[in-house]
Amino acid sequence: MIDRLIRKIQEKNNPTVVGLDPRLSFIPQWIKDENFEKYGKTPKAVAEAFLQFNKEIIDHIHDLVPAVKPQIAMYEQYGAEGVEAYIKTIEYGKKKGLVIIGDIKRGDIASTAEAYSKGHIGRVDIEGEEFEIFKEDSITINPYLGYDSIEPFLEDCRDYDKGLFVLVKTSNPNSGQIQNLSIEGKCIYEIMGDLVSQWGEGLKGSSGYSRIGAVVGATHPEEAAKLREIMPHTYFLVPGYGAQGGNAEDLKACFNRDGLGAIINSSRGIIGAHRMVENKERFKEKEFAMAAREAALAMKVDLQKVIG
Ligand SMILES: O=c1ccn([C@@H]2O[C@H](COP(=O)(O)O)[C@@H](O)[C@H]2O)c(=O)[nH]1
Repeated sequence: MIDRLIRKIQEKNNPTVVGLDPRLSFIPQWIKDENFEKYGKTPKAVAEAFLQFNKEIIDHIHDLVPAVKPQIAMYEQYGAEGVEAYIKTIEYGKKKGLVIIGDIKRGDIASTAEAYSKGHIGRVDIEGEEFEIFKEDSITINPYLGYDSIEPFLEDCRDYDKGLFVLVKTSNPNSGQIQNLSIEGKCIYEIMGDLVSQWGEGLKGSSGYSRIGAVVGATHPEEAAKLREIMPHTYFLVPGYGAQGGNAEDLKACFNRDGLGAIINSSRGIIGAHRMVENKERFKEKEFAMAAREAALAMKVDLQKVIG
């Protein structure tokens, strides 16, 4: 998976992942009206509207970016129909050649982690018949239960050539409350960086990067620089650019000298571009996906400043 992601990044000359975090307030009125008319003001209508919205965004960005990152929470809140829209979004993105990073942030004891892993990146077995359920290429996981909670995911990564991005230093303002606590001279995020690096050691692709990546927030460039040193063979998934205030300068530390090593996420900054004050006059509601394309292009140009 990691080699395929890198190949796509190089093909598109763009280390961007577009976050598919739809919210009702982002959905143009005509899409909402169409679906409310068919299904009433119900979770089914919202799920269908999300899918329609995502498909149009994907149609407008798939030639520009290597990957999309659907955020499962946005879909799950609408129950079974929301989850169905999440799965159908993944299927559509794959059909368009995109790498799918499912932002699911799972973490539990081993026996439960095994079920999460089988459902998302492995296979479920029904009396001898195997099924692939969610079909992401890679997922995010929360490592703070320790190695036994990670092991089932590592096995499926090995068996099915999938990937993980493990939370190491998150982008939120209070991430330091726990992640920057120091133990015997090392911060928790550094200790976690070491562990993730070790867990990924046996799972390197031909690129030399491991299938086991790390989530490192764009909003904490000093910590990112330390982690880059600790984890030279680990790919970073970097949220926090754009809507959370991270900028191109902050991202420098996330990349290796080879210009690889990081894929930068923007969700609201791209899929919500049509709602930005400066764009409201320039794009009609019908043109929301064109606004997203323009934002993705601007991000690509911005990132070139960092990786050259
Ligand atoms: O540390 C983290 C880990 C995950 N996220 C997720 O990334 C996107 C960010 O969305 P923006 O609209 O670009 O801010 C969202 O899905 C978060 O849950 C993160 O922000 N920070």
